[in-house]
Amino acid sequence: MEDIRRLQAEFTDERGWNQFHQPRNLLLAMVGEVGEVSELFQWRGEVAEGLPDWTETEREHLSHELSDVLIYLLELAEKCHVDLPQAVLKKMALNRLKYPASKVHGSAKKYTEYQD
Ligand SMILES: Nc1ccn([C@H]2C[C@H](O)[C@@H](COP(=O)(O)OP(=O)(O)OP(=O)(O)O)O2)c(=O)n1
Repeated sequence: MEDIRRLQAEFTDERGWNQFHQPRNLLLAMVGEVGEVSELFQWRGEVAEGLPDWTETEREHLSHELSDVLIYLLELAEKCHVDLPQAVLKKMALNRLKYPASKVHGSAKKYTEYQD
C-alpha cells in the first residue's frame, strides 16, 4: 500500500497536479472510477467467482478500473491525513470484535440485528 501511495504521489508531483488533487476532487474521481467498475458488471446478472464467462479483454479492463479506485483511495486517505494501512488493521480488529465467528458463522445479518 505504501509503495502505491508513494508512486502516485510522485506521479502527481511530476505533473504539477497537486493543485487539483484536493480531498473532494479525489473523492469524486474515486467514485467515478467505482462507476466504471459498476459499468462492467451492469446488466450481466449475478457473476460467479472468478468471472468464468468474461473475456481476457474484459478482465483486463476490470483490473484497470479496480486499480484506479485503489490509487484514488490511497491518495484520498493521504490528503485527509489518514494512515490507511494502520487504520485498516485497526478497523479489521474492530470488525472481529463486532462479529465474533462463534456468534455469526454462516449468517450475513448486520450486528445491529442480533438480540444477544
Ligand atoms: N488528474 C488525474 C488524472 C488521472 N490520474 C491517474 C489516476 C488514475 O489511476 C488514472 C485515471 O485516469 P483517467 O481519468 O484517464 O481514467 P481512466 O484511466 O479510467 O480512463 P477512461 O475514463 O477513458 O476509462 O490516472 C490522476 O492521478 N490524476
